Amino acid sequence: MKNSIVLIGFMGSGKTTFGKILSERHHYQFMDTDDLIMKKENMPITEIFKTKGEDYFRQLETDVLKELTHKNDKMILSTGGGMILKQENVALMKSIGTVVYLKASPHTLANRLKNDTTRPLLKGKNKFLFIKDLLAKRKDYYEKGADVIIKTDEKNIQDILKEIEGYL
Ligand SMILES: Nc1ncnc2c1ncn2[C@@H]1O[C@H](COP(=O)(O)OP(=O)(O)O)[C@@H](O)[C@H]1O
Ligand SMILES: O=C(O)C1=C[C@@H](OP(=O)(O)O)[C@@H](O)[C@H](O)C1
Ligand SMILES: [Mg+2]
Repeated sequence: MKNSIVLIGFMGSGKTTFGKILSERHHYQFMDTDDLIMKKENMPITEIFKTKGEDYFRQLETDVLKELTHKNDKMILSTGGGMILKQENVALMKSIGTVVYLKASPHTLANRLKNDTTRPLLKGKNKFLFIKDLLAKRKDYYEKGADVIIKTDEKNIQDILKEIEGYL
């Protein structure tokens, strides 16, 4: 029996990248909550934050997650980095599949996101310090929300893929 996987983790942990690769490789449906939100609102995430605010975005996250719980197909679901902040979302994610936390250090994350302009929370900040602070605040949410934790620092992409595949 195929198992759905829900990827959680901080911005830059690889949720979208690995979700796409795995779904293609294993013929699973691929869903990304940020993509679903952008389609719903017909604008990029940065624009939603700017014009409607973060609270509005967080409500959309819960809305799209609820809609996904009604799907019967097995899927790989990549979530936004803040999805774990609401207990309600964690329960919804667990009802969809095995929740896999892609863990990475602030140093690794800042390096991966050094040229990124698509994450509104990082805009105009010292990326390393901001990530270090926000990750410290969110650490327990990720660890408590996860069924499985996969460390991604100093591992190559193929090894990370293999580890996630162990839970399909
Ligand atoms: N394990 C990894 N090794 C190298 N680069 C990575 C890794 N995971 C993610 N990246 C890179 O980091 C950036 C952000 O990845 P992304 O999948 O969008 O993260 P998320 O969806 O978790 O925010 C992308 O450029 C991606 O190629
Ligand atoms: O961590 C967060 O609060 C966010 C993470 C982003 O998704 P990624 O984790 O895919 O970058 C996106 O949902 C939004 O910019 C907010
Ligand atoms: Mg993503």
